[in-house]
Amino acid sequence: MSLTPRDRLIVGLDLPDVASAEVVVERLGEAVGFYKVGYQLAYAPGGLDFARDLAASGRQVFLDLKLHDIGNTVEKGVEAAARLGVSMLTVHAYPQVMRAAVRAAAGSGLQILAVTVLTSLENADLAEMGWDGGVEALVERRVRQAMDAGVGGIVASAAEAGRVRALAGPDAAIVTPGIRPAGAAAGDQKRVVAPAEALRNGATHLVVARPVVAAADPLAAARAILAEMEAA
Ligand SMILES: O=c1ccn([C@@H]2O[C@H](COP(=O)(O)O)[C@@H](O)[C@H]2O)c(=O)[nH]1
Repeated sequence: MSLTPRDRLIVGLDLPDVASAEVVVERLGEAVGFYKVGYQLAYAPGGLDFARDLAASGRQVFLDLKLHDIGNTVEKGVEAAARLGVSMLTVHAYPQVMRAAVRAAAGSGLQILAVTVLTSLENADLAEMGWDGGVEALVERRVRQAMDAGVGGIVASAAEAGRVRALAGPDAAIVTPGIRPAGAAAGDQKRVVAPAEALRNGATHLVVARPVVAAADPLAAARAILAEMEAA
């Protein structure tokens, strides 16, 4: 089944509280059907209840908690997340973590995504962390390990999407944050790609938070991104 731009655009609800998130979801209406809930909203009072209710309302929800812990804790966390009815959950792309998450999600319908190299990092940041091989090599290594672990999708910059597809095979979701329409501020993102180029590179889903939720008119901002995706 081919996905429409609406299916592929994931708006990140990086907002301080549930009331603000409800306003944005209301304003975006039918234009957007897929939302990401990350640290800021998930850890706000009622944040996970909001994620569960959003999923129950028929929207798709990507819970971006980037789990990284001992296997038992990851398994229990994934089982609890699956009970919220969300569609996607992130873990860091460490083999033991990914295997535990995949085990726990089996049969639940929850798709586990492996975060390879954060889009806020570039080669110099990785060197500071002790990895001198550069972003591309680390993304490739982690994609291979992610596929061995059996995850359903990969999180990477759309700049690497072509290489990710070649390594991950035809079925993996390639979920790409760091999306910036022309003229939008990069902020702390370092590996940014425009919406149309991200799709051309092979991304299956585009994650966009600040360019939509911090816009004066979030609906107009989302529509402009969807139009660019349509034209890709
Ligand atoms: O590598 C990653 C993984 C996750 N993110 C998350 O995506 C959004 C992007 O927000 P913008 O405002 O569009 O920059 C944010 O919630 C991150 O936690 C990422 O950026 N990079």
